[in-house]
Amino acid sequence: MRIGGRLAAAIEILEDMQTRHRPAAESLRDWGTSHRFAGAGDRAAIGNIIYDGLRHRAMSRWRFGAGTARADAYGALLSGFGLSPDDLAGQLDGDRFAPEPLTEAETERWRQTDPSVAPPAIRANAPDWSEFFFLEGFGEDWVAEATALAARPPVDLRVNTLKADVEKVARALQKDGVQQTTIARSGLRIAPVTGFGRHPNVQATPEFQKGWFEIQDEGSQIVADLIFAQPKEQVLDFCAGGGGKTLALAATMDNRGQIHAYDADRGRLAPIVERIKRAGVRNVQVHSDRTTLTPLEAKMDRVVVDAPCTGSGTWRRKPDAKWRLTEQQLRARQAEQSAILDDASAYVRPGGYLVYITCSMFRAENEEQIYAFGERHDGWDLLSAGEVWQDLFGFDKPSPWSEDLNCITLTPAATGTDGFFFAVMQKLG
Ligand SMILES: C[S@@+](CC[C@H](N)C(=O)[O-])C[C@H]1O[C@@H](n2cnc3c(N)ncnc32)[C@H](O)[C@@H]1O
Repeated sequence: MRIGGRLAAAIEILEDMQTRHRPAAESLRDWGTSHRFAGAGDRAAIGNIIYDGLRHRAMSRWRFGAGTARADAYGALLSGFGLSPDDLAGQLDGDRFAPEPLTEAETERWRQTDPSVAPPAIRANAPDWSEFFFLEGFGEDWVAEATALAARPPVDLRVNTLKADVEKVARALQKDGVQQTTIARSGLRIAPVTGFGRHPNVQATPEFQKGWFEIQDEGSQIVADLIFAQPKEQVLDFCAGGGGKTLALAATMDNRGQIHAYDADRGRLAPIVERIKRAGVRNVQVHSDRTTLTPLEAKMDRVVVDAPCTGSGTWRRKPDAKWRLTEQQLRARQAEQSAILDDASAYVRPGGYLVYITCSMFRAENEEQIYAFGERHDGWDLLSAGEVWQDLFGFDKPSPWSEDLNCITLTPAATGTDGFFFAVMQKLG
């Protein structure tokens, strides 16, 4: 397919998403099923237009003065791919599969609008309602922080130190352009692609099949490291999901001690069994029934709450989620988070630790949850995650946001990772 056919397909899929309120991956998959002639390269290229269209949606729609899929898709090629209107017109010329070309009025409007004078939420490519929540955490830096969430993400790998080391995996994947991550100690990174580029499918490699590495954002690797779980400890991963943090913890604990992996949703927990096997993990016990946790009450050295959240820290990877999210959903997540923190705290032994993690960049889901927990419960000390950071990663690496060295927030702009929040409290006793 040439660029015109790819652009037309992207517009069709973006329209489907808009009218049927569907996630990008679902609309893209259905389009692939009904257009079997399109190869993997074409589907990836169409995906790039769609995802860039969603990343830059607010600015594209503002510049074209139209809330349409066409504005999103053309905006992707002009902002995300960096083509000029003339370049683009030249590439579409004579392509019978191309959509209607930009009119003179559209091209003129695009040229005349100055992105630097757009309202803050437009420059940030963020929903209007989110401005208040970003401002609470980042003050006048909020536009820069939200703008970094509209960039293309890298692919990060966590080397599974139970089976391999960084050098070994880096050698095996040399042709895929892996580089050591800046902060995470066992991480490798494949840089974001440009234009119609496609990341290599590293999950199809024999090294992945052998369990030498996992796909895991560098921020997720860092927070798993900050949990500071020690060999021989008893750890409860209370929101284990598919086990991303669980597997990282097993590696830092060197397969010793015991990790109890629980999630309220059996479906989300299901893949963990296969992943544990592939990674050579031997110290994880999976719990899909909360009642089996009763004997663990007040016994755990560490309890990890990787809480359900808005996921605003992952908007680089899931830009459709950014436009689906509402303030009401954020409020619903907050209620769940405080209930889960209360429930999970019951498993911490006196002197043990309660760790709270989100992949949100909103203070309302982060510091505010920690301070509210402190108001509801006596006998807990908020510890300095910033000091643990300095011990683990030193002083010469990019630093996370922190008001007082206690709670810390990683962000694409500050640490080059997805957005993650991390805090740890100790139960007195
Ligand atoms: C951010 S995800 C966890 C991701 C996972 N820890 C990882 O690293 O891959 C949050 C998880 O919390 C789970 N969850 C939601 N409500 C819960 C509850 N009341 N108790 C335990 N888990 C819950 C969800 O099913 C979801 O899998």
